[in-house]
Amino acid sequence: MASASLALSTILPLSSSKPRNPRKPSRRNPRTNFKPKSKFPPLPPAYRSAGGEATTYTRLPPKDSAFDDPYLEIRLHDSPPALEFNQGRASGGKGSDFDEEMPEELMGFESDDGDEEVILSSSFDLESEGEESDLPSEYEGYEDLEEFLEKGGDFKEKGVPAVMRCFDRAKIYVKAGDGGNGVVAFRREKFVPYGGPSGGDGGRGGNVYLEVDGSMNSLLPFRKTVHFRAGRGSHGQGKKQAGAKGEDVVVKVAPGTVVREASNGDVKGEVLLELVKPGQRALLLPGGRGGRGNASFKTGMNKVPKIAENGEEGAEMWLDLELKLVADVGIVGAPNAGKSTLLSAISAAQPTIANYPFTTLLPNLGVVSLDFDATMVVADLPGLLEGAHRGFGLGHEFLRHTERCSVLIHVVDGSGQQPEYEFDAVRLELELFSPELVDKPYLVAFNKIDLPEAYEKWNAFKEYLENRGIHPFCISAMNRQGTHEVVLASYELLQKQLEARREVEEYPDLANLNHVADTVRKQRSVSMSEFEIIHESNSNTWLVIGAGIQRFVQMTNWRYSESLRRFQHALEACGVNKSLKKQGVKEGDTVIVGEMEMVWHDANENFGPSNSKKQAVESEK
Ligand SMILES: Nc1nc2c(ncn2[C@@H]2O[C@H](COP(=O)(O)OP(=O)(O)OP(=O)(O)O)[C@@H](O)[C@H]2O)c(=O)[nH]1
Ligand SMILES: [Mg+2]
Repeated sequence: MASASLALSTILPLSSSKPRNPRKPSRRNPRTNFKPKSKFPPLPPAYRSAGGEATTYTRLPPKDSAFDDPYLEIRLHDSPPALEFNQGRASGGKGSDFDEEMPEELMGFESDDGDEEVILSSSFDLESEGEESDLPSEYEGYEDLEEFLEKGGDFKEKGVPAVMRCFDRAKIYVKAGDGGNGVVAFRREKFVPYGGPSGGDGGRGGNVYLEVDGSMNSLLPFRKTVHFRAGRGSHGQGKKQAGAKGEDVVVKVAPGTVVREASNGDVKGEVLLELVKPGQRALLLPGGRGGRGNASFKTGMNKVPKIAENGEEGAEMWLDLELKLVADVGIVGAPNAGKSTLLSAISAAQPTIANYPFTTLLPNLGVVSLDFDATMVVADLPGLLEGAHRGFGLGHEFLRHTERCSVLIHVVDGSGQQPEYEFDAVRLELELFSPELVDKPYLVAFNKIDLPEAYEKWNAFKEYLENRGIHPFCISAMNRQGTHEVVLASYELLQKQLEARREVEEYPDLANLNHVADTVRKQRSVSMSEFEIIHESNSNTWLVIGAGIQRFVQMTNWRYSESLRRFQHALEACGVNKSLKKQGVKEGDTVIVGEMEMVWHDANENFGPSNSKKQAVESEK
């Protein structure tokens, strides 16, 4: 005997139950280029280089103070002047013929004040005493950049060209298709009286798949398309015809894509999948189940059911995609060191090579063949500046591509001012990015040995490294001198690494690619009797939270009067009414289940006297 009932008052979508938009951009991003006021005089002629001459853009501290503590901030005030390009023009350094050499991507960087400007170096003085701070207005109130960073200063990701930002990261929205609705229909045929219920079930919603497309090498396509929705199932029809299945959606990603749940604020989401091999396909979200038509509700007790279900809503989520290139060997080094030249010398790849820093904005891949069956994939990465971990230059975000590399080739510009310091600064940046990177086997290639200024520095450099147990190679990438030795040595290192990895099985295959879909299914099949009740005493509202019961509400088609009865029955059967009464629900209180808002009525006169009201009052006391 029912002693209480919930009367339907309104059906409203609850704004509070809607997930927050996870795309809301995080305001805290420490990878920004500061815009220093140009207080340096133009570069002396010694720094202006042309043709094949090399330039060092790494600003280095006095040796002793800087490297005692690897995390010590590198002081920049002893540095030579900054290179600053204003409106595509070099205000120091290279002279006006620079604009002709600038690639399109470098033009038109957005700067904080909207001018077109790119800052290629970070040489502003944070330490200058007695001088006014050079920090831009956003950083007012902070002593210096360091304090600003510590207090979680607010950076905008500017200065990094969009193409670079979008190349290896993307945020996408995926939604599985909703199931089609079931229908109420009855068979009407001549000579067949009382034909019985014949409403068909709705079709299943389309699934969302992720598939590795071997021909893709970046996540750039996601710049244009962010939302991926699978089709909804068709509704059922009369004559017991079930609806058609919704169309699946297949999201193609590049090999090496790591899929995470979208980040929540600063916290990175959990890694869901690592998609490495071309052709791999993962079922990410299963489509919603089709609603049942009235034919499915026929029972011995109810032979003419006038009830049908809505289709189940398809699951939805935001994903963070991150591309980590799948290369065996990564070439790292300061800007303009000759990394791309080396790649072009050892492989058939044709990366852009030019005598200015940051020619390479996106990593290039090349295949190096030593023999018929001995090949390795080599990645040439953008140049790395000291201070990159704070966003100087292009930042060091792209270094994640080296995480999957087994071996690194560190190219040092031999014609630079201080190759040893350049070497140390880049190593430090690698370490700051990830200590694991520093542990990777690497070899050092001292480049541009064909230039006299490099040749002069070779012996000192060699000695400096040999004292630390490193045996550098000297090469001229441009003339292909010594490059073969570098290839052979890196191949040897690679083989050793691969063997070691085979033993340890460092990268276990994520065997079940469909585990996300399995989890979604599991969550959805939760029993209706697993729920939680939350009481908001100030508004006399009771929230009933439980995946099973919320799904039941969502699939209930309130157009049919029998639905309400079935729902009341379900609430009683799974113990919601009982728990509510136990917790002291009162006449007129609001009860919310999923998107349904109802008013509680203590007793129904038709069902005879009830003591529930008394109980409620007592419990309130
Ligand atoms: N003389 C000489 N010049 C070289 C050599 N290797 C590279 N260069 C020159 O150095 C300049 C920079 O070469 P890139 O290969 O673009 O340097 P990179 O390290 O890829 O530079 P970014 O991509 O900007 O970081 C170009 O003008 C090359 O011609 C070399 O062995 N000898
Ligand atoms: Mg390059």
